[in-house]
Amino acid sequence: MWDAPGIVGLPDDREEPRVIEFDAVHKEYPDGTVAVERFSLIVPSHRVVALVGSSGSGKTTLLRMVNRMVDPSSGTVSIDGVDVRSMDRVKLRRSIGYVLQAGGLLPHRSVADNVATVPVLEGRSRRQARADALGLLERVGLDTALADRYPAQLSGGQQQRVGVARALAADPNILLMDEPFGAVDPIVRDQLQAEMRALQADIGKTIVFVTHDIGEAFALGDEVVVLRTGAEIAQQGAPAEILANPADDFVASFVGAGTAQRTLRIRQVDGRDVVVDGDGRPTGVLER
Ligand SMILES: Nc1ncnc2c1ncn2[C@@H]1O[C@H](COP(=O)(O)OP(=O)(O)OP(=O)(O)O)[C@@H](O)[C@H]1O
Repeated sequence: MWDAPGIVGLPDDREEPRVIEFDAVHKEYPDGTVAVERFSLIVPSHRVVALVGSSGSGKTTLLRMVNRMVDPSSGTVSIDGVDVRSMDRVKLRRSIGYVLQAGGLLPHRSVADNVATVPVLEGRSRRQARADALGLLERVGLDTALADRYPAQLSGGQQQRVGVARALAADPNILLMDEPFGAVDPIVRDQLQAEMRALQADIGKTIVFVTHDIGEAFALGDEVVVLRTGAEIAQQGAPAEILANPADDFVASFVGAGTAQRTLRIRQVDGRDVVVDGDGRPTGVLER
């Protein structure tokens, strides 16, 4: 839906590709901190790109440039070739899903209302928005009996699911996810990652996923971008490429954070190939 020339939201056409392009973006905050130095990247349509790097490497700054919560000091971010700075900020934000670590939920609104907020702002009737919200809650694995609770009455994992449902409510083509599973325990985190993969196989959004956990980046990213300070790209590629061929010592040490789990060997036990980790602990059996 294109409005006045120059000030536009994203066209409302689900078939459109959704390519995000960062072109030589640079961000210096008013206090002089240079968070991002001349960063360029193309995020292909319908793919998950995971930005991974240690704290302060500029991941959140990059993500927020896409929905204009942060404007670059120089360079451009564009969606399907249109500079986001020519788009209306509010419309742009409503047309892009955003999931945050703490869920980013409104504490004084029920779960259903949290999910339905943007569709109602966009003109959907309350009744329809609530019905859609219940459908979305089911889709992200939540019991709809929780719909009338408040966020504080949910577990961390449940809150994250609501956050994902809320981000999907306006049916955006682009999802920005900032450490969405960072605050939950490792078991729930694995579950959420598996569910996210299944959901993405179905919905095929263009997703930029920020994490400091290389395991999570490998689990979810079609492509992984390893960042150093200043959002300098240390390596970019498919998870298997990065695992097999770390570009340098920095990437190798990042990837090797869980070396014992990553360096697997095969040991013959009773005629079967048992896979053992770097410490010799069995982790599975190889199927032939
Ligand atoms: N509003 C701000 N004003 C000044 N400096 C900022 C601001 N926001 C972020 N920074 C700085 O910019 C750098 C990059 O921050 P950013 O939040 O993008 O990194 P990050 O990789 O997402 O970190 P984390 O994983 O800790 O969230 C950091 O040095 C940070 O302190």
